[in-house]
Amino acid sequence: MTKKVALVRNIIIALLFLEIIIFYGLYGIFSMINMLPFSLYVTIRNGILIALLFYLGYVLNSNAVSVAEALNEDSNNALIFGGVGIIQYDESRNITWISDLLSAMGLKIIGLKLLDWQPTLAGLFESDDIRIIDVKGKKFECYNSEETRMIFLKDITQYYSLEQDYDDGQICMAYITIDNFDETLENADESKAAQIQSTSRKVIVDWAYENGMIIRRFKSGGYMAFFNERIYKKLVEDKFSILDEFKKKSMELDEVITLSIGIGRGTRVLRELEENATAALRLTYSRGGDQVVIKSGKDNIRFFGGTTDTYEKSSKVRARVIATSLSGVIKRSSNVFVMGHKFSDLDSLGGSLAMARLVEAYDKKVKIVIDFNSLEEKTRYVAMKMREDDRYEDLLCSYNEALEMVNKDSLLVLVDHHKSSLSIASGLLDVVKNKVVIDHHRRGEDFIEMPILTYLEPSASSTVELIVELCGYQNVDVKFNEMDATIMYAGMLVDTNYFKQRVGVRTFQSAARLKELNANVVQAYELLEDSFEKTKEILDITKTAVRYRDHILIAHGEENEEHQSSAFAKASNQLLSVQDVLATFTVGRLNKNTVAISGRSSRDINVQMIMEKLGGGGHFTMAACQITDKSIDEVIEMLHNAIDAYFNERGDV
Ligand SMILES: Nc1ncnc2c1ncn2[C@@H]1O[C@H](COP(=O)(O)O[C@H]2[C@@H](O)[C@H](n3cnc4c(N)ncnc43)O[C@@H]2COP(=O)(O)O)[C@@H](O)[C@H]1O
Ligand SMILES: [Mn+2]
Repeated sequence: MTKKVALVRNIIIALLFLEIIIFYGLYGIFSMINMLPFSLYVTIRNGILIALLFYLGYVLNSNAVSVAEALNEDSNNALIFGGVGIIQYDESRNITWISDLLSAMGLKIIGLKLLDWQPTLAGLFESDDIRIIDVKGKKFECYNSEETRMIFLKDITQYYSLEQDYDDGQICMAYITIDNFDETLENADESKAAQIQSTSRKVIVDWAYENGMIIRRFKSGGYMAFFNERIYKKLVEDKFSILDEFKKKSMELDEVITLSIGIGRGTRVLRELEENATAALRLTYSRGGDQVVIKSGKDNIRFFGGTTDTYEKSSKVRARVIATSLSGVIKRSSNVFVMGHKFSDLDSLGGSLAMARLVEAYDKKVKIVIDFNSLEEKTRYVAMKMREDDRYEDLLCSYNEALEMVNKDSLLVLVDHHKSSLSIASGLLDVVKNKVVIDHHRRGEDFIEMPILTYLEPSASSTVELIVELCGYQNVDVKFNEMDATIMYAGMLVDTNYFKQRVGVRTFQSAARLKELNANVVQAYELLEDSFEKTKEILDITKTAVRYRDHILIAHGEENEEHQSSAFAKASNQLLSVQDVLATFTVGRLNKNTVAISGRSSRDINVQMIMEKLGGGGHFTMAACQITDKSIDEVIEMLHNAIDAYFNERGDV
């Protein structure tokens, strides 16, 4: 019974009572003896009416009877034939009646609470129109009529399994390539090379056959595979254990080869499938390989693996090719702007300086775009020194000054980042058509639009390392003064945590080159020294460190204290030298609205993947994120969840 009907009923009952009272009142007050029969008559009549009204309410309330009665045999048969069941419930959502279709299935649910029987139906009382539930192995689509307190259930078992079959039959495509394959073969003798080729091929092909895929080799160390969604789901369930299996075999061979797999799915257009697989494979490479990337549509990307850091490639061919293309691009440009990332650190500034000197070697006008309000503390000190020094006169410029110098042939070189949101002046990206990206970060989902040249080398320690190497492949002499070389050296120190992390042969080759160019190493270390106050600030943070899981330390700043992000980076760096610790995280407030996390790790834990779960990024062993409008405690909670999710995905609970 609706509330309105109940209200009307109650008013009528009240009026009927009032009438009885009035009659007895007249009889009592005026002692009108002849009013007695009338009063008795009104009492009996109104008593009957009130009883009738209560009964009507009961009937309306328990319209179970009326539904059951309303359904004659024909309509009941029609409902059964159409696979439609009905459940009726009362005000407290207790099941009061079920239709024949459901009774025939042997359901004994009358008297049960609807949501105890099927908790997922709760959605029907919130915002959902339709819910699909399982009842005794059948699938039912449910619709709720709250007005009549009835749930209508439509048997969609057949349709559902057809739909499932259709979805499971959709085609997926994968490119599977072996990282570091050619370089490994080049350095192996004939018999070892044969062993590497046959073992790697066997692992991949066996895996494909075991999973029912079609596989074909299309180049040395490169395969193409086709399979359906059913197989894809199995591979996801198995978390692509092929990555670990392959690594195990590679270790037995005493080699460092891993797999990169790009999967395209989610479309019936074969060309799009191939495009998705290609884009996914490219993303795998730029994130350092040893992982599976799945691209299902425009935005839908999933990652698996990535549990080893990028191996340094022994071939420098790519660097030479990029160096040549870069010189061509510079020569064709009228003038060049070099721009690092917001809150520039010494790698960003050092990399910008290196690139500016490379451009000058081609007698082209060059400017480093800088924002003095967006510099890390040490970098700010260095930038101020540069501003006062004649050798840097005319080299630095602001965003507004740059805008005045832009023309159609200008070139913009982005260093140490590839996301427009991280650029010192993202507005410049809109006005300069020709862009080059030189970065050592793993590629994230965001990437600036259509650069004419991209050099993304996640295996490099720093941007400085990359550009020093590129300078070595130019046909012209790139000149650096002592201060340039010292700033660049300091940039390498920052990004390698003083040559403790992410270092390879090429890192030391670039560092040695800077020494040849008269980098003042002692001064570079001094540039990074902290004041006593700063040291205490970082110590205050590190002393809050607590263990999380077995080998992780988490430290944090105070809620009411703001710090620079480098303070969190330094705290995490320091904690990483604690025995048995494989990863460290420092959480603290950057400003009123933003809490940041700096993560550091040895090669065993991928902090980039953990930070990506919180909207950040970085590298395997060095990553960070920024979260707005949360307290430090809330962010620590989010960090715990992200770490747990990372280990769950690795199957390491
Ligand atoms: N939101 C993000 N998305 C993607 N990637 C991100 C995001 N936020 C940060 N990152 C990248 O993560 C790594 C680690 O960043 P970090 O802040 O923990 O460390 C950088 C600097 O804060 C730190 N640093 C700067 N100056 C000093 C110094 N004087 N001493 C010690 N440490 C310092 O060094 C890190 C420099 O990293 P770089 O930008 O790669 O050169 C980082 O890659 C972020 O880009
Ligand atoms: Mn860097």
